Parts: sequence; C-alpha cells; structure tokens
Amino acid sequence: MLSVEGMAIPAVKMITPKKFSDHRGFFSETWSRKAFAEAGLDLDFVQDNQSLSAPVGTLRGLHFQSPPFAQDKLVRVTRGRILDVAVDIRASSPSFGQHVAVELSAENWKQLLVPVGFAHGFVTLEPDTEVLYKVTAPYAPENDHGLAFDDPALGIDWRLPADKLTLSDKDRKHPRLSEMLRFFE
Ligand SMILES: Cc1cn([C@H]2C[C@H](O)[C@@H](COP(=O)(O)OP(=O)(O)O[C@H]3O[C@@H](C)C(=O)[C@@H](O)[C@H]3O)O2)c(=O)[nH]c1=O
Repeated sequence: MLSVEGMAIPAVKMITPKKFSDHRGFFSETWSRKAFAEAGLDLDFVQDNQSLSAPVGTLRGLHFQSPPFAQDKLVRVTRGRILDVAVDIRASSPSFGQHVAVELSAENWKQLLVPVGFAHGFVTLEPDTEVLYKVTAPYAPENDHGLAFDDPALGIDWRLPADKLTLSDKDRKHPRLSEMLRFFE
C-alpha cells in the first residue's frame, strides 16, 4: 500500500502512498498505523498541522523542537509544490550538518518523514501551497527552536534568490549551526 525509500541520510525516509484513481478522482490512505508499522515505521502521531503559503518563495524554517517534545514529522502537500529540507543536527551523526532536499507536491504525492534530531524547513515553489504534516509530540513553544536557513555551513540551495523569499521575522533571526546548542546527541 505504500513504498518507503531511504534517502542519502538513511534516517530520513521518502514515502509514497498508493493512489487509487478513477473517473471520480482518487482515494489514498495517507497514513495508516498498520501499513507504516509493517514497513518498519512505528510512529505515534499526536497532532496534525496544516499551513497555507500564498506567495511563491515562502520559506518556513528551519525549525525543530527539543526533548522532551522533539517531533518526528510526516510532511506532505495537498496543493502546490515545495522543496522540503531536513538538516541532520544529531551531534554524533556522521552526517551532522548535512541535509536532504526533496520536492513534494500534490502531483507526486510523496511524503517526507523527518525524524527527531533533524531541523525542518521548506520553500514553496507554487502560489497557494498547502502543506500538511503529522507530528509525534505536541506543540511546545518553550522547546521550539530555529536554525538559520541561510547558514553558509549548511549550503542549502533554496532555488530562489534571497530577495524573492518571504519569511517570518522570527525565521530571519535564528542562530547558525556553529552558534546553536547541541540538543541531540
Ligand atoms: C508550529 C505551531 C505553531 N503554532 C502557532 C504559533 C504562532 O502563533 C503561529 C505560527 O507559528 P510559526 O510561525 O512557528 O509557523 P511555521 O513557521 O509554519 O512553523 C512550522 O514550520 C515548519 C517548517 C515546521 O517544521 C513546523 O514544525 C513548524 O515549526 O502558530 C501553534 O499554535 N501550534 C504549532 O504546532
């Protein structure tokens, strides 16, 4: 019912649920505890989030929550298209500071599983893009942290020039990786 692919950083998974299309449209199980568990992904989601980003080039990130409210995130797009990015911030990881970047769209129906220990962000590549994601810990503002999307040490290609990006004030002020506390071993 679903395909699961490991990415260059193996803890990050790309998931493609099956889509049943017919003359009415389509049907898809976008998350199934049983099917995910059978694929080795035992996840206990507690909250669903949705955001709409009107302008192309809306960049949200890079965000993560620290323990004990660290979150796995299962991210998908129901309208439009994003470049979704997961940065490894596990201090002892061989891929610390490296990232995975994947296009998710309503069309390709792919989902990205961003595990605990990663900072997450995305940029929208189409107007009015809707992003939905499930998380395994509740929102905890005191544990909500950010990492600078434009930290040169991360080397993320956001595909659009800086003057074409729309960000929150908060997202312009995050520390760089070298200045950030190590929240994950
Ligand atoms: C994340 C979050 C925000 N909020 C509130 C706080 C604030 O007033 C408003 C907007 O919050 P933000 O500006 O943090 O929203 P946003 O920039 O969209 O934050 C999200 O970005 C992506 C990349 C993620 O990975 C998410 O986990 C989350 O951090 O919504 C909640 O009530 N619950 C939540 O779970």
